Amino acid sequence: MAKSSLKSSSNVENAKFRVAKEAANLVKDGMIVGLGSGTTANLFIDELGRRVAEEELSVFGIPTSFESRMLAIQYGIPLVSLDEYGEIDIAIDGADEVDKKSLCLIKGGGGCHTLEKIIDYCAKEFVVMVDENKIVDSLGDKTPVPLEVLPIAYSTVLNELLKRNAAPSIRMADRKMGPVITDNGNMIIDVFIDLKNPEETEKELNSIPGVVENGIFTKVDKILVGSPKKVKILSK
Ligand SMILES: O=C[C@H](O)[C@H](O)[C@H](O)COP(=O)(O)O
Repeated sequence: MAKSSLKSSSNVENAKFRVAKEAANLVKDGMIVGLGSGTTANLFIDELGRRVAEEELSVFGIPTSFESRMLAIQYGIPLVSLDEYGEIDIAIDGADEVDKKSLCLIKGGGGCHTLEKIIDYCAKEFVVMVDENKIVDSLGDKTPVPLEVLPIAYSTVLNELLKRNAAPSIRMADRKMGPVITDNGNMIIDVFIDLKNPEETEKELNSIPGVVENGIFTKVDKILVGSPKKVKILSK
């Protein structure tokens, strides 16, 4: 790896670490906390676990993926389910892209967006952590929107997307033959689609039969943007 890319990847790691630490400090004693998924959320769960162990912080977590559940167990964060606690105090999660103006997001780079949206949207406060490289001028130009799709419907969903002038592709697995299968047993279709009106497209994509959930997130309360030296807060 060239020297400059080594430096920039360590800057990104520093920014993620800083933002995850700041997010963990938003959690107060007694809170029910939605635990996001992804590499930034993993750092947050790690830091929250440290606070639980060292500061005797008393919280209950609700994980958004198999991975966040495993990490929370490893770090000693007690877990509860949505059945027991339908009201979450705060949900803290990462994102793949953040639109500078609307603060809408694309999530689901790790295929976890369905459970994330259920949990993030029902929290009293939904906080997102990103490093500054994820802030974009035009949402969805570089990152496709992931759709979680029932396996039986993948071909009809592909056809519906093509009718909408979108560019869909099935997400294929790296170390397994065939498609990526989500924690819920479904497939992922990644689609480049016009995102001039993210709220409308979020609803429109979910109206296609067989689509379980899409990775456009339009209801966000606060975004913590990390750079190696500081954290900036964006809110509507
Ligand atoms: O499915 C994955 C999630 O939506 C992640 O929150 C998102 O992909 C960001 O992950 P990372 O913090 O690893 O960039």
